[in-house]
Amino acid sequence: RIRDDVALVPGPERDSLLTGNMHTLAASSSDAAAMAWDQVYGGVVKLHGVLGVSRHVLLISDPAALRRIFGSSSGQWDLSSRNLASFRSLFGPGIAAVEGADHLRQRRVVAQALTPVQIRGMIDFVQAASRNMRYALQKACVGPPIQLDMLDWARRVALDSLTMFAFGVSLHAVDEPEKIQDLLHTFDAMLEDCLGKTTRLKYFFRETAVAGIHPSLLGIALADPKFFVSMIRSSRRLSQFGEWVLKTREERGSLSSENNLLSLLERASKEDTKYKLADDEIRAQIGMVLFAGHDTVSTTFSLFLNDMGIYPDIQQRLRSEIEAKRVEIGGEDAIFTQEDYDSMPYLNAVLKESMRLNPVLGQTFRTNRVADVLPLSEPLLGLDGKFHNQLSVSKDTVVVINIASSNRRKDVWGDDAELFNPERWLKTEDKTVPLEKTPGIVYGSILNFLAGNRTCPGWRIAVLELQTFIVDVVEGFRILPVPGDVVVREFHGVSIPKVTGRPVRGGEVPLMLEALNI
Ligand code: HEM
Repeated sequence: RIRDDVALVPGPERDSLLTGNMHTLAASSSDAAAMAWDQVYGGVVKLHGVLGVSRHVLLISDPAALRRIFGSSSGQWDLSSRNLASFRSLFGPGIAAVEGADHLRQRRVVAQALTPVQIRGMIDFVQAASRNMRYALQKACVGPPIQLDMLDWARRVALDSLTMFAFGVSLHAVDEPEKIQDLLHTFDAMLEDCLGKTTRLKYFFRETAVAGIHPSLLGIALADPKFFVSMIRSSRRLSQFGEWVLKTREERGSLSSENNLLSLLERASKEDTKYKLADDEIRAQIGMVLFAGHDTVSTTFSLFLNDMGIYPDIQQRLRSEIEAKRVEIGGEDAIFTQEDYDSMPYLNAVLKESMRLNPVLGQTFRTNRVADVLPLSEPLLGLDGKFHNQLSVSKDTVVVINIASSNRRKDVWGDDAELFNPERWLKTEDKTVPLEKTPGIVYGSILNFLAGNRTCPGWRIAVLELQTFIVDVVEGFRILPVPGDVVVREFHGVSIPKVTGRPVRGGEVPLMLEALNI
């Protein structure tokens, strides 16, 4: 019999017989429950799982354990087969819905289409969308500061940017918002009705349904009809969007020379190598990339702007850096290059700091396909009264990667880990962000893009989009908070920003904007 140490790990009492601690985890705002348990129990916490789905769940921010999970041979720790199956029913057999050799093959093709060289060819699309947002905002901001929902603006610019660099089609979401409402409602339905925050009973039915424990589809439909209907409608709407993209491109013809993600995938797949995608796999990437690359960017961007409203001095210092850069590169009509964005230390410091404290995905799940031993970065005092330097875990252990707490660990970030302090990224000596202590990640030691076999393949283009949108808005507008509005992240698989006490479907980030005379 394989040793299993999970029962020895300390953690909270269960909150409910049906949902253990899992509903509390999903229902708390801004990952508060996960961070509070991490504070009390440390980097590995034993939670009680949903009845019938998993007895225990480990909540982990410990860097050594995470390094092991992310560094294990491909697929040993991965999304559960059930999770993959529900992605498959929503999106088709795209990258986030497959595992093992299929996943490796798809990742290789997708990664080849998103290298720094390929991204260089996509910057024009990103900047065109961003410029358009800036003009439209200038028209909206005549006179004294006016209140705008910057999540809505962020969603529209991110949609225009993504559909152009990924598929070569334009939605005109900034100019004609009414035309994309139903697409935005599809995202809202997927996040609000199918994932994360809901009532305890519905959460129980949903989780047991996804885990395949439920006796019948009729049972789910009766227990949570909204979940059921939204899943079917969303999947249909995403596949319609895919059809529209393919038809629009076909009508335009001459795609071979285009430099967008979809054309690059198609080209790579025509070459007869073992790393090619079948037609249905290419088709499935459309809905998947649309979902993975849209709300993630817009939420991150709108929460960044919210931070600028909270910290006016930081906002002004960032604006001064942008203005100085503009003078350096030739003034009003000059266009920033990727090197220009990358060579602005304060822009990148503030962006990383805002992302560190506002991860759009604060937690994600993993399950192991074979038994494993997780090393720990500090000894854990087990319920057996002994110290443990590692934990043996049997096959099918469920783990929550505690991204929010990983981004705030004092042993990694220092005693001021909870504070918004962009200066930490500017230090050259006595670095507060020692890479060797973190779980091996792509962007400045923060875990927002995750690590390991499912590291976000879009992270480079996401950073470029964020840099571009930020420069345009912070240079052109003064950003002020709306008095009394406190924005939090509600967990729906990914975060939806909402104002405390005002649960608007789809979320909102209200801010005051004033156009600057430049
Ligand atoms: C700030 C923006 C973004 C953040 C924070 C982000 C974060 C993440 C994270 C954490 C994952 C792993 C999820 C998991 O397996 O549990 C992921 C996966 C993924 N992301 Fe992103 N992402 C962002 C933008 C983008 C963009 C712009 C694209 C598309 C160009 C993209 C495409 C993908 C895809 C296709 C996957 C699935 C990868 C796989 O399963 O192997 N993401 N992203």
